[in-house]
Amino acid sequence: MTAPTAAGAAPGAPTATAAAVQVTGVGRVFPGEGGRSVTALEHVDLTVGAGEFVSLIGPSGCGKSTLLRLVADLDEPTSGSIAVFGRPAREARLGHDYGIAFQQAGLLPWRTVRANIELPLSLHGVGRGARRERADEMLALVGLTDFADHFPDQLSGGMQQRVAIARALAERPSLLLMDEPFGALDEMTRERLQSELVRICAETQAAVVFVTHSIPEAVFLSDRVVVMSARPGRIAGIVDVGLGRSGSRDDALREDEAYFAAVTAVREALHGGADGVPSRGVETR
Ligand SMILES: Nc1ncnc2c1ncn2[C@@H]1O[C@H](COP(=O)(O)OP(=O)(O)OP(=O)(O)O)[C@@H](O)[C@H]1O
Repeated sequence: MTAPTAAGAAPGAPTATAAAVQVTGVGRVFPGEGGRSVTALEHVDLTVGAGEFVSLIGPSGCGKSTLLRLVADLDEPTSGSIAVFGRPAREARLGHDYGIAFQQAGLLPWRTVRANIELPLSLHGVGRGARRERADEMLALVGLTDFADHFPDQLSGGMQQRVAIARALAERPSLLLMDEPFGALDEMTRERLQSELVRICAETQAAVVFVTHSIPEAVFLSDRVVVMSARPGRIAGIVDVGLGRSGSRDDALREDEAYFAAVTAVREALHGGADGVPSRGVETR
């Protein structure tokens, strides 16, 4: 899928001027046992610009996944509204404006790795040759060329997650929604995929909303890091990472003083100060 353009856009189609994601006054209350409800999100306002990389970080249970699911139209807010490229989340989902890679890889067990990656392309009428070519590129990108004809249950959890990432990226979506996609990977693979992700995003101009528990990961990847507070989830602060466009970043950045300074800024925003006590569910290494 290409970046949205205003020229010749069909009515209701995404426009170049609209933010990738606009969250306005969103709340989500889940009904709980014995009539006790759970307020997962409260008064959340967030704008993600076209092409911007934004991470969500915060203590376990603060509503990061809930917010991502609302943007993906996998759930509905109790209050407020969500627009994706200027149109309601439902329309954006039906218009395939975004790719998703969530914690559970969500692969179809009866399809091979290659067929899983090709699935969104075939659903959108991409021809066989072009599908194959793109799947080959994606397989190489995630280091699974030799596993193209395997089935998901023949792969490790980390490998399955890499297939899910390849599938989400196959269409070069204008928006990627990612919920801890690298959480199950070993550190070396994780860093390699982080670098690949920033490169791909620069290449495709995709905006990304990325949920993670890792402060360094959030800093390496993001233009801005959104820090959420413990339940009910609210935005406690937003750190402008200030390390240049995320697409121009490479591994040398991980040794850079500006990078360490940004990691410290996010850590302090998470703890509401420099007391250095990690919140539950947040990795500081
Ligand atoms: N379908 C649901 N029904 C009831 N409660 C829910 C549901 N989904 C989420 N919650 C509750 O909403 C709160 C936020 O959950 P969510 O999964 O969004 O948090 P999170 O920040 O992504 O957590 P983690 O970092 O542990 O993955 C939690 O208290 C959770 O129990």
